Amino acid sequence: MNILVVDDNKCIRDVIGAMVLANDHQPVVVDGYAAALEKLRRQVIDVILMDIEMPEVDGLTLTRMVRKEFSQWIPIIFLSANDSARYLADGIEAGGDDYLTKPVKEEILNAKIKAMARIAEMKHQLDEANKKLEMLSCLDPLTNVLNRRGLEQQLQESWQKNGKARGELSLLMIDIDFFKAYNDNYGHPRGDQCLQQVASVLTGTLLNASELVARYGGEEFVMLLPSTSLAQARNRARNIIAALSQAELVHEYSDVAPRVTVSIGVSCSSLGAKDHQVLIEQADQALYQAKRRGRMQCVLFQKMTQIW
Ligand SMILES: Nc1nc2c(ncn2[C@@H]2O[C@H](COP(=O)(O)OP(=O)(O)OP(=O)(O)O)[C@@H](O)[C@H]2O)c(=O)[nH]1
Repeated sequence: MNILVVDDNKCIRDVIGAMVLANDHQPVVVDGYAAALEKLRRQVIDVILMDIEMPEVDGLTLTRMVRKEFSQWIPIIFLSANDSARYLADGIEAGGDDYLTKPVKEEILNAKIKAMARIAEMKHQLDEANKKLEMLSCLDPLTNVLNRRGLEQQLQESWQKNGKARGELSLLMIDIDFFKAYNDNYGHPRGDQCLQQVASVLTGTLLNASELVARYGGEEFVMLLPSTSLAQARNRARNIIAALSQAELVHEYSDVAPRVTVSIGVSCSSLGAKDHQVLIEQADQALYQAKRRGRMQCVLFQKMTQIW
């Protein structure tokens, strides 16, 4: 483990550093707050051993600075010659985790480092599990693409990024045609399979990691296309219709073709949407037009021009 030792006294730094090394850890020794913050920004530190009485910035203030700047929790053990209860309480209040009085006994120091490292590891595992849960809560379990919640988060992010970059963000609302008839005639399990196949065809048309597919609802998908103009989005919609045609997913009960087809509504930030919700609404309105005009086609918002 990398143990950061912060103490303005060279003698104490050397002694503590030697103890850390003797217990098979790597000491990272610094003389004050500036060097400590610099090390924390540049390398992985597992535990901090910190003097309280230091010139310029004392240990309590430095602890507050560390807790404010670094979101990941790193255990902090104070080392102080002062053994008053007030000092200990102030240290914990500032964000420290334990307190040792100097001179420090090597065995005790090593045991405290071990205990803190154990808690830090448990915290790390918990954070990882939470991240995984958060990711799962954004995925549609049937198709494995993002669900509506995941889309909402990504869309918000992309909208903000796009605004800053003054780029064009396009969105396709994609709906399977006559899916009720598919379900009614082939049964729900095959309907589920069809949704998975359509999701896979859609995902196969993505061009880079910034683009994404999400399941918006029942048989409705959204494709988010950052850095894509309206004209480019129209071509992407055409490609999707062609890709599905090539996939030849049989649908004998559709009125438009003997295979699974989709209708697509296209919107783009260049058409004046004031926020990401409006971008969705515009694509939805365009989709409605595509359905009304006979399905298996895409329609651009505003101009409502049939292009397929
Ligand atoms: N198998 C399956 N079916 C679903 C799921 N979610 C929604 N559906 C079905 O999707 C169908 C949607 O039907 P409609 O909204 O009438 O749409 P449609 O028949 O595709 O008609 P158009 O969109 O106008 O072409 C309904 O039969 C729903 O039961 C799902 O998770 N699995």
